[in-house]
Amino acid sequence: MTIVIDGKAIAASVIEAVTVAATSLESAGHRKPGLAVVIVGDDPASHTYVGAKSRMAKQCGFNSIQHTLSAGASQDELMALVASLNIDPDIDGILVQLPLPKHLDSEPVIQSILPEKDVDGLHIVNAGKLATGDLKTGLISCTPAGAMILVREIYGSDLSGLNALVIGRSNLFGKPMAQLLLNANATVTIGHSRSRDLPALARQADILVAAVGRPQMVKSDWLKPGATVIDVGINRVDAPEKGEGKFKLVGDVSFDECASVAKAISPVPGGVGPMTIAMLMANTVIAAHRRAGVAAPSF
Ligand SMILES: NC(=O)C1=CN([C@@H]2O[C@H](COP(=O)(O)OP(=O)(O)OC[C@H]3O[C@@H](n4cnc5c(N)ncnc54)[C@H](OP(=O)(O)O)[C@@H]3O)[C@@H](O)[C@H]2O)C=CC1
Ligand SMILES: Nc1nc(=O)c2c([nH]1)NC[C@@H]1CN(c3ccc(C(=O)N[C@@H](CCC(=O)O)C(=O)O)cc3)C=[N+]21
Repeated sequence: MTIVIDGKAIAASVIEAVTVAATSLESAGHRKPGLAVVIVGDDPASHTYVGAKSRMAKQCGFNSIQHTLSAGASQDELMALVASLNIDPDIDGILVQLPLPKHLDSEPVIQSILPEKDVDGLHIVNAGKLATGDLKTGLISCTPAGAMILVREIYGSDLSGLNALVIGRSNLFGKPMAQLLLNANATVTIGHSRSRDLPALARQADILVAAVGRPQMVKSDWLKPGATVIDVGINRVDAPEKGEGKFKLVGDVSFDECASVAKAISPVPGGVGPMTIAMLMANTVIAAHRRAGVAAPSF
């Protein structure tokens, strides 16, 4: 029987632990963890995610603040907002929703966030700590951290002897995911658009992680029988069967055909997505503990 990894349930248990940690911090006389989410422009999908993040932050007992800048906001305006959040004593975590509108450069914005408030784990200090094997004092990018918890459900925390393929090499996901797998002793390959024969690389993989942004790209004949498949892709595709103009979410993996070959597979929706939001809350409560000088929980 194939295991369908229930990201929603696992995320709920992370959220429960985060809520307990936030409550105990507050009852020890510290203020609530504070999360600021910054969004620029009016992309509907981004607003949906940001809304979900703000709601979840409130549910965890955080002080949750959303800053919405207009689509025409300037680089200086955005940098000034981040600078004010950096010195705001009520804010432990800052997340700038990506992608930004085309006229804005995300890199200087991300690098201007204080590393200890960078709950997305994208600052070079946090990326560098992960790359050098320090998983304890920095903040780790939410989606790979969440995907790793799903892998742990299947294999535990030691991946010695297992081959892993990560398809995608972004700073937001592919690179940090590869670092986490490597740190857990997997033998890691990173595939991307210039890789020669991805299906052949995939057939070697005990753990296959797909983060490309191409609907249902990974087919069942790519899989090593018994592999664990983590589908990170979030693709909106038309779903005329649901009515005119309707869409549905699919991953980067052809779920139905792969489910019959894999040992375990994470679905979309209900897999990695809910874990991303849960790990954002986890990073925020960790950052709040560190700022308060209290030993931080781990997840
Ligand atoms: N569930 C969640 O919480 C999250 C989901 N996502 C989803 O994950 C996916 C990837 O996100 P992200 O990493 O930000 O995306 P990017 O667009 O930054 O990166 C995509 C990667 O896929 C590679 N790629 C593109 N086309 C191919 C191809 N035909 N064959 C092999 N590799 C290819 C690119 O290669 P190259 O570098 O050569 O261009 C690149 O490395 C998206 O669907 C996104 O929506 C992202 C973040 C969070
Ligand atoms: N700075 C930054 N950090 C991010 O982490 C970040 C970002 N920008 N920009 C966009 C991507 C995408 N992302 C998702 C988060 C949750 C779901 C999620 O909860 N998905 C649900 C479905 C939600 C729905 O139905 O629309 C699921 O997969 O079950 C998906 C995608 C975070 N991202």
